[in-house]
Amino acid sequence: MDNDTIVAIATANGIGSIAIIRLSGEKALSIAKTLSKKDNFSPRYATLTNVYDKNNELIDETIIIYFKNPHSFTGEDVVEIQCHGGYIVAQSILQSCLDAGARVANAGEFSKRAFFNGRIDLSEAEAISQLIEAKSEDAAKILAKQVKGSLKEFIESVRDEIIHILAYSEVSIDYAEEDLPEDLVEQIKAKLEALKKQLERTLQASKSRAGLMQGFRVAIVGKPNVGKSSLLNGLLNYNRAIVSDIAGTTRDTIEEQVKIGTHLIRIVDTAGIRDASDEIEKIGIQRSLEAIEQSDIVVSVFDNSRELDEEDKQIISLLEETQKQQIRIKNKIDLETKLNVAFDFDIELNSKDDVTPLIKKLEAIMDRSNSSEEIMLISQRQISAVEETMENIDEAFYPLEDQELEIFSFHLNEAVKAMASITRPFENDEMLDKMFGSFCLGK
Ligand SMILES: Nc1nc2c(c(=O)[nH]1)N(C=O)[C@@H](CNc1ccc(C(=O)N[C@@H](CCC(=O)O)C(=O)O)cc1)CN2
Ligand SMILES: Nc1nc2c(ncn2[C@@H]2O[C@H](COP(=O)(O)OP(=O)(O)OP(=O)(O)O)[C@@H](O)[C@H]2O)c(=O)[nH]1
Ligand SMILES: [K+]
Ligand SMILES: [Mg+2]
Repeated sequence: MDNDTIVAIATANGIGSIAIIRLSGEKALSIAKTLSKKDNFSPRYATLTNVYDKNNELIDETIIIYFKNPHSFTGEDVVEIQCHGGYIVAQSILQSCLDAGARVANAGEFSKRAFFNGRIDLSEAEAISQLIEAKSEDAAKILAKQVKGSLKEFIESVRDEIIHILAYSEVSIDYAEEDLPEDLVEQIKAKLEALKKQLERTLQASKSRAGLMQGFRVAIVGKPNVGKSSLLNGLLNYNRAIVSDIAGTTRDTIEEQVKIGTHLIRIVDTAGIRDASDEIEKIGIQRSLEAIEQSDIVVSVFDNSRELDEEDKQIISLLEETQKQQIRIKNKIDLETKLNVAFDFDIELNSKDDVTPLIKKLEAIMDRSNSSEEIMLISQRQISAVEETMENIDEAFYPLEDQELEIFSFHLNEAVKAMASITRPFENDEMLDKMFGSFCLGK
């Protein structure tokens, strides 16, 4: 790591009442002094002061807070300059910081420094990064706990348990001529089994809650003219998509974000699925199939005022193949019933009038996916690490049986390494660059 003093605008880009410029590194305090022409700043006091550019022109009246190392977010000297918001002032102050010797921070560089200075571990860093983009209140609650170390504690307890088991075997390798006693082998096996079960539970809970963390995707499908776009408009509460009595009105997929209950979800309205001869419509149908693939919840719509036909049947067989959560809707119930199907509908609607039943159902499905399991892995990186840990535990069983303790130790060591990579990896700069590189600027 270098000794540069880094600077970034930490607040969102756009019009807002205030903005924060954050500096970290050896020169942070001297830069604050230069910009403000003040002799000193008391650590952790908010100081109201003017800030000037290199030509001594007033930029803004600001509040500056100095955090003396190591008592700061990064562990280095940190200065925060709180100025008026908008596009110009914060940029001018940033430029003045550069003129005074700072350089622009890379994405995630503040968090990276906090990590290298031992202020946070990787699981906490990932939680900070995801908290900013949380897609539901439940997700935010889990992440807030992880920012304070809840995942770290779990990972470290698992790691310690493996190390404990490893110690038995290492002692035998180093000091004993004999094999491990049979009852000890059984005890170790039981412990490893229990660990595996616990990790498996964590993995399953994490995967089933992926929608909660990443935001649910909901696809609306059905044959042409059943009222899919009317449904989308109802969910959004404004006329986003064109609705008409012409079959094939929606040609492309339409994607919109909306808040339902405590969840921020993406809804995808698709072109009606049917056997199309029209080339453009064929592409639209392909997109509908993709939308189903990419969704967490599939809402299928059928027209109550028409008899079931071949196109409906095609859709039904398509839905039978998918493993996704589903909601089946009988639409246009204000019209005379002609639809005759074998399966039960989840909801009956008049999508032009009121889609509240669908909103309630979606909310129930999304809330349900928030299992009571406390521990949750929040990135593919963490999931892969746990999977690697489990594989190595698996591979440790046979050599343990056969009293090949060196091979047994090797696999448990690998398991410890994989586990540690979630919080504090032994090596691997490349992985760190990749991880912090995906952070927001200014984080
Ligand atoms: N203005 C501001 N708000 C912010 C942050 C920030 O960096 N600046 N944060 C950034 O993500 C979050 C808060 N997290 C923080 C964590 C530690 C320290 C810190 O300075 N810790 C020192 C001093 C502790 C103390 O004074 O009690 C330490 O732990 O030694 C600051 C912010 C959210 N709000
Ligand atoms: N009576 C009645 N008409 C409806 C209802 N929902 C939709 N419609 C009408 O059905 C027609 C088709 O609605 P759309 O929302 O465009 O249907 P769509 O499934 O998006 O159609 P495509 O995009 O062409 O596949 C329009 O004339 C709507 O006004 C309903 O609940 N009752
Ligand atoms: K239509
Ligand atoms: Mg449509």
